[in-house]
Amino acid sequence: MTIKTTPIPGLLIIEPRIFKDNRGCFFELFNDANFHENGIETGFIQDNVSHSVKNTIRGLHYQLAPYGQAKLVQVMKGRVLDVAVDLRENSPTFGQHYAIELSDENKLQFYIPKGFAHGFRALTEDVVFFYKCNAAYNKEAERGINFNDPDLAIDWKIPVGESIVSPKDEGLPSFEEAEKNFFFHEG
Ligand SMILES: Cc1cn([C@H]2C[C@H](O)[C@@H](COP(=O)(O)OP(=O)(O)O[C@H]3O[C@@H](C)C(=O)[C@@H](O)[C@H]3O)O2)c(=O)[nH]c1=O
Repeated sequence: MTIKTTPIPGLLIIEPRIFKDNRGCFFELFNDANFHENGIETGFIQDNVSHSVKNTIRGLHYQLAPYGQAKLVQVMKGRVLDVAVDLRENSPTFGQHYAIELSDENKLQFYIPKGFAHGFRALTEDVVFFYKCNAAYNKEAERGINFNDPDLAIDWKIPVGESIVSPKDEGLPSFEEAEKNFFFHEG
């Protein structure tokens, strides 16, 4: 696999090595040793899958410390615009976000450490999204930031009215409002 850095420290793009032949292709979805060799924290303990209709936006989600989750995210079917927002208060890129297109064609994986909010938009119908987390889901610790917060200025590449969003996500606070509680975030 190839690891590429992004302008936000800790956010990584993982490109698996694809073996193609006349049957199709093969690639390793996750190989713990390769991550450890590159000094990337893993310890994944939960795998999640979501299916989304086109233009669904899920996010922006995170869990409070000590329940923060590093995530390794990828698309098994379709295409998404995936976004991570830096919530690490001591980070030089605090409040900034990075967006990347993930698809079943480019097979890219996005590594999101603890201390980030995460979300994505389904760019195609019936997106199957798969991700690993290194801490369990904790309902009491789950928090979020409104995907449409003008301060974050995330370009979801769709008029807001055309997105499909859960009532929970519609009601999420702005970055500024959520920031009042960021003190419990690990870097
Ligand atoms: C995330 C999660 C949800 N659930 C339940 C709670 C709820 O009843 C139902 C749907 O949950 P949500 O609406 O929060 O699902 P969803 O909006 O897909 O939440 C996910 O969004 C992406 C962007 C992330 O980064 C993930 O960490 C996670 O927060 O599934 C679990 O049982 N385990 C889990 O790990």
